[in-house]
Amino acid sequence: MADNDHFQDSKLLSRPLDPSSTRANALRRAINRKHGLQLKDIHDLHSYSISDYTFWLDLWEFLGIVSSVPPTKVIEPGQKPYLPRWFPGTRLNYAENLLSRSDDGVAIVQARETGSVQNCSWRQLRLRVTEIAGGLRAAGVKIGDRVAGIISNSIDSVALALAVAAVGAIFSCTAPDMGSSGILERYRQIQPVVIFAETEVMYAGKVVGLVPKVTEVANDLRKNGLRGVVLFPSVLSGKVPHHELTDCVSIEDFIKKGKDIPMVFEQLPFNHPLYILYSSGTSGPPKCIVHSAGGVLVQTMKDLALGFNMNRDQTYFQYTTTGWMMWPYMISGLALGVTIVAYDGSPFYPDLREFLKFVDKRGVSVLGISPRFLTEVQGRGIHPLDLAPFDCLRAVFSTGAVLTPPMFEFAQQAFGPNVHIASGSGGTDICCGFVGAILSEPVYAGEIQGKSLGMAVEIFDPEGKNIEHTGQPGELVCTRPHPSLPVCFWNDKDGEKFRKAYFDMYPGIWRQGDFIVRNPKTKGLMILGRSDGVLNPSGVRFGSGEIYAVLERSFSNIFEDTLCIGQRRPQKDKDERVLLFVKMRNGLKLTNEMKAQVKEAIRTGLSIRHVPAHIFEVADIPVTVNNKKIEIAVKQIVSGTALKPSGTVANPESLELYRKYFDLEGVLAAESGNAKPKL
Ligand SMILES: CC(=O)CC(=O)O
Repeated sequence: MADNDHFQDSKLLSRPLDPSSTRANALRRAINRKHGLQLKDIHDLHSYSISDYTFWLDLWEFLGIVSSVPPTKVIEPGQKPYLPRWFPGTRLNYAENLLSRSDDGVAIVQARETGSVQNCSWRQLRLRVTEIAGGLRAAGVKIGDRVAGIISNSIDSVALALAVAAVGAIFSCTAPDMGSSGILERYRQIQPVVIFAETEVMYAGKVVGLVPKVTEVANDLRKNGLRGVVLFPSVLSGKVPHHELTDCVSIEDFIKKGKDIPMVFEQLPFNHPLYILYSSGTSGPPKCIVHSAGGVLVQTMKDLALGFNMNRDQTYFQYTTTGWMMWPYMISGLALGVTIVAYDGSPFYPDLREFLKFVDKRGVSVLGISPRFLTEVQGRGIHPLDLAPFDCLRAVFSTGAVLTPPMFEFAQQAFGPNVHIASGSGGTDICCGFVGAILSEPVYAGEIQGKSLGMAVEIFDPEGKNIEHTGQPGELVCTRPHPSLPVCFWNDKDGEKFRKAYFDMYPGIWRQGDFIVRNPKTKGLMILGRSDGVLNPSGVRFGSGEIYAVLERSFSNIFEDTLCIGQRRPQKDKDERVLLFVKMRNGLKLTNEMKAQVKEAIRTGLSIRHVPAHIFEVADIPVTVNNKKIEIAVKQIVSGTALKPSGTVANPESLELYRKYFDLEGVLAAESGNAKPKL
C-alpha cells in the first residue's frame, strides 16, 4: 500500500479556533514565564510536556488543584520501573476538587427520556454530597472500602460518586442494564461493603423493574462481605417498590442516619484509589482496573480544559451510562466549574429529533456521542440544523469506536461549520485520552488532531521500531509513564496480570492495543481498529475501520450496522480471509447486486486486497454494554475457538449467529442450494 493511501480522504473540514484564545495557550505562556522558556505553540508545548516531568507540576498549578499538602516533588521510583509514584507526600481529596463552586448556578442538569428535566445547583449538590457522605460514615464505611452502584445517570448518582470519594472509599459502578452475571463477575472480585441500586428505571419506553436482579446480586455478595443495600426510588413513581430484601434501606432513610455528621473531605495521597473500572474483555472475568484519585483528577481536567477549552460558562453533555469511563470523565467537568448533563435513557426514544432539540435548548457547548449515534442521525435522514440552531455548540466529540472520514464529514455538515468535530482514543485503561482534540488545530476528515499533552505516544512496528513518520500503521504505544496509569488490577498480588495486559509486547512500554497511523502531511492520527482485530489477508495488514469508512460513505442507508473480521483457517497454506457481516435497515434483504456494489466500492476505495471474501446478512451485531462492536469474539468463533461470552456482551445471544460460519463452505453450499444432507 502506498504511504498516504490512508489519507486519500484527508479533507480539511474546519478551521481552528484562534490559538491565542485557548487555555492551552495560557498554559504555554505560564510555562514560558515560569521556566524562562520559548515554547512557541502547542507542538512545542507537547514536546516539553513529554520531555520534562515538571510539566505535571506546571499543570497542577495551572488547574488550581486543591490540596492540603501541596506537591514538592513530581515523581519517584515505584515498585515497578513502569509504575512510578506521582506527587509523593501530597494530600488531596477528589470530591473537594470537584465541588469547585457553591453558588446557585446549575451544576448538573438531570434529564430522562421521559422528558423530565431537573436542575441541581452547586449549592444543592454540595448539600446532597454532604448528606450521602454522612450516611456512608454512619454506616461505618471507611477509607479504602469498596462501595458499588447499579445505578442510572442522575444527580444522585453523581452525588454518590463524590460522597464516596469524600470519605476516601473506592467507587465502582455498573449501569442498571448489566445482567446479574455481569454484575457478579465484577463485584465478587472487589467485594463491596455497600451497594446503591435502582429499583425501577425506563429505557426506550420500557419500564424495567430491578428488584429481582438486585436481590439476586445482594444475596450472593452477602457471602463476600456485603453489609447492606441502599435503594433508589423508582424513576417513575418516586417510591421504592415492594421488595423482600433484608439489610436494606431507602436512600432517604440512609441519609437520615448520618444527618448531623459534618462534611470532612479525607485528605489522601495522590495515588489513593478512587474508582475501579472494568476491562471490556468479552470472554472470561473482566479485569478490575484501579484508578487513583489524583491521576483521574489531573488527567480528566487536562483533557477537558486544554483539549476542549472548557470553562465555567460551558455545558458538557456526554451521552453515557454510569458503567463507561466517559461517566467519570464527564463528572470531572465539575472541577472546572462546568455544568454537566446527566442523561438517562435512550437517545432514540421517543425520537432522536427530541434528543437533538434538547441539546440545543440546554445550550450544550460540548456534546459527547459515538459513531453509532451519528450513523443513526444519518441513516434516519435527520438534519440537525433543520431542527435547531445549536448556537452554543462548539464541539462534538465522538468516541467509543473509530470515527471514519465519511462520518467526520457528515457530522460537520450536520452541525455546521463552526462546530469542531473531534474524536479521540484512550479509554478505561487510563480514564483519559492518549490522542484527542486540539481545538486550535485544523480538522481533517477522519483524523484525530494530535497527541494529548503529557502523553508520549508513538507508533511501533512489531519489532518495536518507531514508524510514525513513515505513514505506515502500527501499534499505539506510550513510551513514558503518566499520572493516570492504573494503580494496579484489584487482586493481582504480584502485578503479573497488569504487566501482561500492557507491558508484555514491548517490555517497559505501554501497548494500548489500537492500530494507528499518522498522516505525514497534516500530522493527524487515524485509528484503524483494534490491533488484535487487524485483518491480514495475503500479508496486507489493515484495520476494520478502513472497511467501515467505505460502507458508511455509501451504504449507511441500507446497513444499520456492520462487522468486518478475519477468519483464520486451520490449513497452513491458506491465508486469513476477510468476512463482512451486515445488519440490514428496515427489513431490507441483502441481494447479490448489493454485495457486488459493496465489493466494488471497497476495491475502488481501498484496493483489491481489501475486498472481503464473503458478505453475509446477519440479524444482529454483537456489542459490548458500552456499545462497542465485538470483533475479536466473532473472529474467534468463526475461527473455531469455543467461547463463553462474559457479562460485558450486551447481546450475548447474537454470538450464536456466527458459529455456523466456522463451516463456511457448508454455509455457502446451503446458500447456493447445494448443501449435502446431514447424515
Ligand atoms: C476516550 C475513549 O477512548 C473512550 C473509549 O473509547 O472507551
